[in-house]
Amino acid sequence: MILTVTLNPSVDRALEVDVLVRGEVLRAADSHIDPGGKGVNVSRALLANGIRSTAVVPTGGAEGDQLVDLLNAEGVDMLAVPIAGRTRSNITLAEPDGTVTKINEAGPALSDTEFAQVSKAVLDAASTADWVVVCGSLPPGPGIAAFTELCERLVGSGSRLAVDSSGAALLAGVAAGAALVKPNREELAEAVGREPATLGDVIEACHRLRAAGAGAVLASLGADGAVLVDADGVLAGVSPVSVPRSTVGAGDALLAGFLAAGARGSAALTEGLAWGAAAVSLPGSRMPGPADLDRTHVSVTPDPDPSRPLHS
Ligand SMILES: Nc1ncnc2c1ncn2[C@@H]1O[C@H](COP(=O)(O)OP(=O)(O)OP(=O)(O)O)[C@@H](O)[C@H]1O
Ligand SMILES: O=P(O)(O)OC[C@@]1(O)O[C@H](CO)[C@@H](O)[C@@H]1O
Repeated sequence: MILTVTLNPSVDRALEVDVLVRGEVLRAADSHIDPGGKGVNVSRALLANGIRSTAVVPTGGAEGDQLVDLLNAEGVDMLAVPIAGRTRSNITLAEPDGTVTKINEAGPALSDTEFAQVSKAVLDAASTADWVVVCGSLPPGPGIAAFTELCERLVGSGSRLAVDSSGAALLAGVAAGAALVKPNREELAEAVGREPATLGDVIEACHRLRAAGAGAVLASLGADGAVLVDADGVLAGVSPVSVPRSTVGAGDALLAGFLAAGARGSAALTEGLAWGAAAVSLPGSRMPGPADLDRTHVSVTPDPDPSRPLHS
C-alpha cells in the first residue's frame, strides 16, 4: 500500500476558455471539478491503474465536504482529518492550445493541534505502507520545523519517504533522508540556487541533492522529460506529446507511475514518463488509466549527453 499525504489539498476547478483576456468577462466553453492536491492526484493515478493507496487529507468547511465526496465518488481510500478552516479551491484556466493559467489559494491554516492530528494519522498508517509520499505546498500554520519533524520521524521509523514539494519543504525532505524527492525544473533551480540550462546542469543539481541526503532524485522537466539520479547512476528519458491539453497533475502522474513500477531503473522511469505524457494529453487534472498509456514513444538512456540544452 502507498500512503499519500497532502497537507494542503484542494477542490480543483478547471474552466476552458477560448482565449485568456485580462479585464474581460470570459465565458467558459466547458468546466470540470476534480479532487485536487499533489498527493491526492498520486492516489487517483494509482487507483486508475489498480494500485492500492490511501490518501491522508486535512479537510474542512463546505469545500472539505465536497473534496471527501469527490474522493468517495472516485473510490479513493482516504483518511480525512477534520480541521476548522475551509479547504481551498484552486482554479485552472485552460486554453485550447494547452496553455494553462493556475490560481492556487494559500489554503486554510492548520493549528498545532490539527497538525499533530494529521501527523499521528500519517505515522500510524505509515507502519503498513510501502511508501509514504508527501506532496504539495505546506498550508499556513505548522511551519517548517514541524514539517521537518514529521519527515524525520517517518524516516526514523523506517518508512520509505518520497517528497514532492518546493522551497524549504523540499530541502527538509532531502535533509531528513527521504528515499526519493521529485522536484520540477523550477524547484530544482531554487533548491541549488542555479537555473539549469542543460541536462548536465540538471544532473549536477540532482547529485547535490543526493549529497545533501536524498536517496534518489527524480527531476521532472516538462516537455524535456525527466532525469533519475540514484545509487545506480543516471538515466534520462523523454516521451513526446503531439497535442498537450493540460499539464496540471503531470508531475503527480509521473511520480505515481514511477512508484507503481518499483521506483528504480529504466523500467520505472519509462513507466513514469508514460503516465506523465498520458496526463498531459488529458483535460484538467484527469489521471490516466491503462487505456491512456502508450509506452512505445518513451525513450530512456543511461549516461545521457550532458550538453543537451533544455527547451521547456
Ligand atoms: N509539454 C509536455 N510534453 C510532453 N511531456 C510532458 C509535457 N509537460 C509535462 N510532461 C511530462 O510530465 C512530466 C511532469 O511534468 P512537469 O515537469 O511539468 O511536472 P510538475 O511541474 O511537477 O507538474 P504538476 O505540478 O502540474 O504536477 C514530465 O516529466 C514529462 O514526462
Ligand atoms: O499549491 P500546491 O500544493 O503546490 O499545488 C496544488 C495543485 O496545483 O497541484 C496539483 C497539480 O499537481 C493540483 O491538483 C493542485 O491544485
